[in-house]
Amino acid sequence: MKKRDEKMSLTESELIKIRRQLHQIPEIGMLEFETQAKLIEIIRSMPQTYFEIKKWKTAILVHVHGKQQGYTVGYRTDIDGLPVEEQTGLAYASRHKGRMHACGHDIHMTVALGILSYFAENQPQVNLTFIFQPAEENASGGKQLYESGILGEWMPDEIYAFHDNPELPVGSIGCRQGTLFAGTCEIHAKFIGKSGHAAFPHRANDMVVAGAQFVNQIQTIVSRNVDPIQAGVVTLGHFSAGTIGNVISGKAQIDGTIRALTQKNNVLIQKRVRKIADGVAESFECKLELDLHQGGYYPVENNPQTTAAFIDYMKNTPDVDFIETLPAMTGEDFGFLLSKIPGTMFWLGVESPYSLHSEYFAPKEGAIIKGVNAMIGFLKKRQTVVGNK
Ligand SMILES: CC(=O)N[C@@H](CCC[C@H](N)C(=O)O)C(=O)O
Repeated sequence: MKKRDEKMSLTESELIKIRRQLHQIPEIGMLEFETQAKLIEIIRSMPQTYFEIKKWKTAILVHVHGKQQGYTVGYRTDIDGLPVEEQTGLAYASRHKGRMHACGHDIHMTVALGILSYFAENQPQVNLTFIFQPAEENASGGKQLYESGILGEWMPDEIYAFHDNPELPVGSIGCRQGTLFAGTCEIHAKFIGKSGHAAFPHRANDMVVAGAQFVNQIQTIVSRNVDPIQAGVVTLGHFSAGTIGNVISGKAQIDGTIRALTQKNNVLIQKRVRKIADGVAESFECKLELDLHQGGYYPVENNPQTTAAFIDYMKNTPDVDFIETLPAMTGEDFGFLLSKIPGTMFWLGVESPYSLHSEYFAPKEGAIIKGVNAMIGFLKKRQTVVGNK
């Protein structure tokens, strides 16, 4: 790696070593205890002249005191893994059975540590708050952390975060004005009828048939209710009912997710899902337990000012390959933080033939140093602007 004029504590090879250590210990959201301990160990190994640390549940906050007070720039990484059994065959594959960093949060954490290590050595102009946030995948960790009040005096005035992107070239930065990611909402539907013998359907209340109606009718929402110029997704990824062919099932459990690029459309789709589920329950004379859970997964809406500054920097920096991207139907609870604090989310290209959440997902590690350098450069430039406000 090229030597900088200023001091930089973590080198590219150290960062890759850290990423591999984090990759081996993926944990489900709100249970990231080993990850938190590892992160604390690495953060404590940096010079602590300028920063303070706070813990909240499995989260870590690091506040770097700037040369001048009065403005704080935030940087957020998520730290949780997924319930996926890794199949990459990598020497440093997950040591936690049935758990994997299949969404690349190990890369996110490592880039955050790289940026922090630089500002631990080189005091920033304005304050920086680094947020190592739990449960991006499952429990709106960002929303929970924000609502806990733990940020207190360290509350950022503006905030940045990225997600890795296997479809973009390694180290490239993708971003756009407006909506980057969809708002999501989890669907959990349980239809409860009456089980019975396959030969006597009239004495039972078959929930395979009721559930199948729900699955089919749901398909009309995007085609019939959402404005075709806009976009929406309703995916039901899980349907379980029954045990064997000659027993009528008295229960069907169906789970899925809603995706829309505006909150208005997300709410519209939620209303239609509820109406259809109620209608199926009514017509099949069965019970329905329906949970539509959005949590903090609002659309990720980039702020016009911070995003203009971000895109301008990335476009005009020779070392950065900047790509203007389209919105994506992935979700992120950073959408919640962006609904409270102006800021920008972007993609970091990690070039992998396998998608996010795949058991074969293997991001290219060359992206780490590119992400670290791009963000250090941007934050240094940004501080000269916001420091003069
Ligand atoms: C980046 C990414 O893959 N995020 C997840 C967020 C999940 C939100 C929530 N649990 C849901 O399923 O609605 C995604 O699946 O897009």
